[in-house]
Amino acid sequence: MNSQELFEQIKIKKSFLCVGLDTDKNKIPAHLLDAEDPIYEFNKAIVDATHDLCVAYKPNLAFYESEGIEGLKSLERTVKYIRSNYPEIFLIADAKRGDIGNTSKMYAKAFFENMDFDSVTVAPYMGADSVTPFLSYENKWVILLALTSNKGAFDFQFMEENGTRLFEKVLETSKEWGTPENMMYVVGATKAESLTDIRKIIPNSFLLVPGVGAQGGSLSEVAKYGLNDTCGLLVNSSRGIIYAGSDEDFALFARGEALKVQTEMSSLLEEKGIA
Ligand SMILES: O=C(O)c1cc(=O)[nH]c(=O)n1[C@@H]1O[C@H](COP(=O)(O)O)[C@@H](O)[C@H]1O
Repeated sequence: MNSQELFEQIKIKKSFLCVGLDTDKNKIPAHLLDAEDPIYEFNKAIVDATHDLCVAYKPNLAFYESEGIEGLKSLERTVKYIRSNYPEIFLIADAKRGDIGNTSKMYAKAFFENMDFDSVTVAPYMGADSVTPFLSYENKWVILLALTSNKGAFDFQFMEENGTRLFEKVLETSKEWGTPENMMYVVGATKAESLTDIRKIIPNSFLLVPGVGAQGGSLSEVAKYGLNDTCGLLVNSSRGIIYAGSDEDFALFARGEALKVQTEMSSLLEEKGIA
């Protein structure tokens, strides 16, 4: 999916919501545990209940890898289900990968060929040759960690050299590796005050913004400082949506939470004259 198609979906659905499928077997409703593949059944119900309210889904690989081979099979089933039933959805593999070029090439194969994701999150610590192997795929995206939502962001990401903070250096350097058509960036919703400075460096790039909902980030603050003329944001919420309910009607509760976020997004887009 290219940025124009993604923007079309945002306008059609009046939403820039990404639902995180961080599916933890210890948190899913008990009645699902008897199913052959509880994680897949949970994901399928969440997707069926929210697909018209969001433009993207973001399974975090940790929740699938922690279940071993069976977890990866659940992930594969989930991706196949979304691809065949909701082909307009943008799929993010939240894997935070990055290694020497020869290895990153295999990570790219795993997520772009084996499992047909649109994008994969990548950590920039190992530099250009750990990222560029992902950029050789047509219509596939790197989503590079830049300013993260966690408290640990303050350990390194704000370190300054000649007035430039490290996260700014990552943006300035990495934007030369690709284009706004194949590189997005992660900016945490809890760092919304930095979005003005970030937009000065990457005005046209899409940002994946986690940290709304369970982490307490503000959607309105993110929109105020981060929206651009083609929206430019995919705001993620995982736990706040998928675990809104805990009984047989969990999917209904998830839909309710997703609708709340989408309704706010619709008015933010309208206020900005975008959709
Ligand atoms: O790469 C990410 O998606 C990510 C980056 C970041 O800075 N902060 C962050 O929370 N995430 C992920 O976004 C999701 C947030 O989950 P919730 O806090 O439940 O909405 C998790 O899968 C995190 O791993």
